[in-house]
Amino acid sequence: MTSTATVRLHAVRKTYGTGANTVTALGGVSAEFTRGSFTAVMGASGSGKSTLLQCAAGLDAVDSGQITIDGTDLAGLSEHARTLLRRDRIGFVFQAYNLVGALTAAQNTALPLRLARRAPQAAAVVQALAEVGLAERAGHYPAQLSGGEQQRVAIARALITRPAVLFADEPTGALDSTSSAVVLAALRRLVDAHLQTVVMVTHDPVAAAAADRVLVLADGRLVDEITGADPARIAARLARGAVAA
Ligand SMILES: Nc1ncnc2c1ncn2[C@@H]1O[C@H](COP(=O)(O)OP(=O)(O)OP(=O)(O)O)[C@@H](O)[C@H]1O
Repeated sequence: MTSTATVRLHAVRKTYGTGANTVTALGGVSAEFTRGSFTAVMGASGSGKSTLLQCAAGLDAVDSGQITIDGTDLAGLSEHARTLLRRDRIGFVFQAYNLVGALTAAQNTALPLRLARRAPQAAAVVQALAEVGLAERAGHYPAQLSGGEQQRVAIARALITRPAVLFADEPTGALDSTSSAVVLAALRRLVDAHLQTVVMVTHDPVAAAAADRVLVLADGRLVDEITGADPARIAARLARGAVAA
């Protein structure tokens, strides 16, 4: 395998618990995520999707195998260096937007820079909000924004450090189909216009169809890879996998 990928996993194993209670969440997963690619990760509940994201983001230690972000091997880093890499090179969005209610969209977006003790440039904050189509909402508070708008602020907040990769764990899970479509379009645009690398866990074949390819996990292993797919085909392939598993 070459190491030109933004994110590379090689033979990653992750177990939880000990003895008879051991659960193999990832049973030897290898995958590459190249710059400017949009990958959806799907699979049944408990198949290891969130674990894959947490490990790839360095939030959870692996038992064995290798993870590199932008060519840097996570295992070779001190705890402090890993924290800095997570802060500066990795963006994360979750199903819950986790915005601070007392702060405006702009202030929420700037938060990671403030936490890193870097002075947020107003232009950079507006730029991040503009990339998700919310420049004119910079002064609004979360309570004044729809769910889809709040999630797009969360994406802008994840982008403010210009991360190498944006991990999204069910970013549309709490949204109706209209808001989901807007959030997915924003992610798609980040990939197409800014070559952002995006890895998104989702249960929704419609959301997965916004990606360039779909990786399917079953029992902690990659069992399928679908490209250029429409939602119906993704759903059919998933159903077939579930029957086969
Ligand atoms: N902290 C933990 N301690 C013990 N077992 C865990 C822990 N986190 C995850 N697991 C187990 O690891 C396996 C994979 O979990 P994971 O959350 O990655 O699955 P998932 O595909 O994201 O599921 P879902 O779609 O339900 O969110 C599951 O069997 C789960 O019970």
